[in-house]
Amino acid sequence: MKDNGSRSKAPGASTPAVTTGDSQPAASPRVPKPLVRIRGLTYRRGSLVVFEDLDLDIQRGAVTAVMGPSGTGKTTLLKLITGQLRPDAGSIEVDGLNIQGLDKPQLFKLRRRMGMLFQSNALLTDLSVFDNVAYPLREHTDLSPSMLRKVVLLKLEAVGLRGARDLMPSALSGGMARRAALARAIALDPMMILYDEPFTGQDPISMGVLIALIRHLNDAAGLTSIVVSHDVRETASIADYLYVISQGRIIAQGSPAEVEADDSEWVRQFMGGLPDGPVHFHYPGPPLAQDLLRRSAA
Ligand SMILES: Nc1ncnc2c1ncn2[C@@H]1O[C@H](COP(=O)(O)OP(=O)(O)OP(=O)(O)O)[C@@H](O)[C@H]1O
Repeated sequence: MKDNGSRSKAPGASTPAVTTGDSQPAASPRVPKPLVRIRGLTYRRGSLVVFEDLDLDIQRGAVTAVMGPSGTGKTTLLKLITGQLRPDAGSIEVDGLNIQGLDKPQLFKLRRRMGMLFQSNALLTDLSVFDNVAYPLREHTDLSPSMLRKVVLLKLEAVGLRGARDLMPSALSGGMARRAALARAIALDPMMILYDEPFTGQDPISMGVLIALIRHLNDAAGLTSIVVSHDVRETASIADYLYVISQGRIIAQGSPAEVEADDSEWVRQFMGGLPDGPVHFHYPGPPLAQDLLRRSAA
């Protein structure tokens, strides 16, 4: 996919800036330092180049959505930001720390400040909702039992599940389980929360609840949120800034309105969910008529 040279704006900048899809506008004193700053990121899986020379910023206090077709590297990006994977080239700074330079204890300390709601974030099935949320607090803090109880109840209140605290995970609906996992993800008061496909498998009502919750938690708790999702419209509705990535590069970025207005064919196909376009519905092959008129059996 060639770069479409889409219009873009420095995330968090107060006035639009015109750049190519590859480059970031020069730092301005009015733009606060991003919480996550990625420069020249290259990451390969064997012979597959997942990212090549990628620059990307996540602004503090914002909800940033990362979108793109399946297999384009969205989950990989989150794993690189959390230090679960190491880049082949380039730098990833989180809150001013270059994560490649951190030793394991430093990395674990930093990770405790990042809440993660990954698709596979299963609740511990033998523990009640309360104990699932209490788990990271028991592991990583010295809170007294009465203080711990208060913190857990406040986290559960924030996701609307205080009344469900004694239920076991098997008694929760899919949406409730996702919210309980979210309460656990915010138990340690992270500076940032990373959502990987948070709406997968949710009915429209649960999805609406989760969407509102992501925005509300971000603003009420002063978080920074990164949301990776295929649900273009819903995610765009709560995002301050969008990145659309494809084949290792950013092909569009900006506010939802700016990306919506991007008239490149690729972005139109992706944002509109069109079955055909630059990303083809048909696997490459000869024309249908030619295939049908062929005499051979195969
Ligand atoms: N453990 C692995 N070993 C080899 N290749 C991998 C591995 N994990 C991911 N990949 C490859 O890296 C690329 C990016 O994968 P990734 O899961 O980050 O994409 P994604 O955009 O999150 O996809 P989806 O939207 O379907 O979840 C894909 O081509 C995938 O096949």
